Amino acid sequence: MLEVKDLVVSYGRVRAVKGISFSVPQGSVVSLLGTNGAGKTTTLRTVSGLHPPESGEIWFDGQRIDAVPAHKVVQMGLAHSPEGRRIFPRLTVQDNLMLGAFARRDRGGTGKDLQRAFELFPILAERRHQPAGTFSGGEQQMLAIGRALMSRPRMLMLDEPSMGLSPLMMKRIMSTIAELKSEGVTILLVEQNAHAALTLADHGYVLEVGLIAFDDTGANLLTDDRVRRAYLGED
Ligand SMILES: Nc1ncnc2c1ncn2[C@@H]1O[C@H](COP(=O)(O)OP(=O)(O)OP(=O)(O)O)[C@@H](O)[C@H]1O
Repeated sequence: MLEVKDLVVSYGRVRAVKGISFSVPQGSVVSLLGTNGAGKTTTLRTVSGLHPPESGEIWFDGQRIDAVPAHKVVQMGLAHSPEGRRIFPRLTVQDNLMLGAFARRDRGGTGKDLQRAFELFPILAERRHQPAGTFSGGEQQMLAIGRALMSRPRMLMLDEPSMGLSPLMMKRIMSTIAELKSEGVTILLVEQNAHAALTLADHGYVLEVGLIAFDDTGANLLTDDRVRRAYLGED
């Protein structure tokens, strides 16, 4: 569903992504792992159309999207729940969710999806009229994921969904990801919690300073010595 070929991304003279290739098959969960600064967020932002690539190709569902603006990418069915949540603090929870639906063509389905976001995360329903800025970090994370789902994506990219979450919240987010997968949503997951990310992933790629160092199935990476030492804190 997503195919990235020889992607190079720079910020001025700093080359953050140095020629990576990976693919995300339809209906799968693929995880990108990597230490801080490896280029994970840059990769997601570039795929979303938020940052232009220097070179390389990005294909989504058979169409080349590396020069497509971000709002069109959402319209095509590829949504992004960004790192650091980036909700609108002064707007209500419900208005934040509705903003996620801005690019939809089938406005009629919006009410149904709002209900679905409320079912996935009941706290969003309870506090729908409250300013989103009053939410805790974990609650804002749920709101960011709920908002991305409001565009009714066929593919969802999640950047560090567990950041700052309690273990319980973390479990909830991970089971939501599994639930979305079972509904047929394709998922690209960037996650520091390697254990959770690899348990869910059909396939994982390990990024090191802008390059893919190695990749394998989630199950194989969980028992890979390099991953165990560097990402799971095991000897
Ligand atoms: N706006 C920017 N301007 C300049 N350099 C940037 C910018 N954003 C990121 N970088 C640099 O690009 C590299 C990759 O950063 P990126 O945020 O993609 O990494 P990451 O793997 O997501 O890291 P983390 O896990 O810490 O979020 C880093 O060296 C970072 O300092």
